[in-house]
Amino acid sequence: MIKLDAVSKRYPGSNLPALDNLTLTIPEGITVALIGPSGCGKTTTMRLINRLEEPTSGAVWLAGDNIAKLDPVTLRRHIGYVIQQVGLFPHLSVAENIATVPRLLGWSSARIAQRVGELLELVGLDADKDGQRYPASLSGGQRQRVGVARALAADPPVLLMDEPFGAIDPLVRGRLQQEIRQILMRVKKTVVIVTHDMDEAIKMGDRVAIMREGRLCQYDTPATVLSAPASEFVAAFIGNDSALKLLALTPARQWMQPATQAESNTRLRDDATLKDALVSMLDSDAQIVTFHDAQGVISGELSREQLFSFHQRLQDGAHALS
Ligand SMILES: Nc1ncnc2c1ncn2[C@@H]1O[C@H](COP(=O)(O)OP(=O)(O)OP(=O)(O)O)[C@@H](O)[C@H]1O
Repeated sequence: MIKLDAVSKRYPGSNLPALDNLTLTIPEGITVALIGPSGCGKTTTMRLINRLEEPTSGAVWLAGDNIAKLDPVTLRRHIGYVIQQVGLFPHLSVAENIATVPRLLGWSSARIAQRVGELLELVGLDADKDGQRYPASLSGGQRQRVGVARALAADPPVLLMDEPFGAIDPLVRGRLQQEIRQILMRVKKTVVIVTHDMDEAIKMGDRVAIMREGRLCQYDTPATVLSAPASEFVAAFIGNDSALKLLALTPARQWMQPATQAESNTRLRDDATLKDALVSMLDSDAQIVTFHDAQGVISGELSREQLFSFHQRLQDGAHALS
């Protein structure tokens, strides 16, 4: 667990505090997305957790320890850090980049080689071929995968990600976010991710922390933030398509009904979201979408009417679909 306890941060020469009495508790094993307008203190919050900055007042706790009492270098070895421009060493191969921290920790070559292989596979790269490549020959998305693998190398309990997808082509970004999210859920790390993008925050975060001028405006699950924004500011920040965003967060499996007909023209896997269902119904002008499992067995259906009624309820703010 990470706890920021009444933390304020004032940079020398600045009139306003970057953080103003911020208290935030991040339970173990979840991902929290920090979001808010430029200058609201997201990066400062993150840099306080790995002691790249020190609080002016208040304290940061990590697994029950006040981090001010820990050696910063040892602390950082327990915290993986992924940044926008990745910061891979250009003269080292992908495998050598990933091996940086294990090498510093004095692991044996055999253990390092095994770990590098596991991590390349985990992030969807080829252990033999891609391990030997150099950063300059990789795409932005591949570089970011290597950045994540490197941050996870020594299996740190905490991962900090500062706008990790900011430099990625928008076409690649959606898939990469989804894949990294799956990986983070699998490895069960405590993750703090800074982003400017509300879609990214709700896709990646188990909880979303919305900040403004160094303070916390709301700290909730994505579904609650979308369905019950705590203030006008949060509502404005989310934008006017919160109902659609909520549909995108909601698994169809949760709402589908027993199938009344053997088949419809519109079929989807039952791990689709309600937004997928809506899009495919509108695309094919269908009244019903049928869901099937991985084996192709029909598992349920949703009618256009049912879907629109959920959508309406969300738009009215009557319900969170969680
Ligand atoms: N090293 C520094 N010296 C002085 N002021 C700083 C320093 N770093 C940040 N600040 C100021 O502190 C405030 C918070 O900055 P921070 O980078 O934490 O915000 P942010 O929400 O991450 O912004 P962005 O989204 O633009 O990256 C801003 O007003 C910024 O100008």
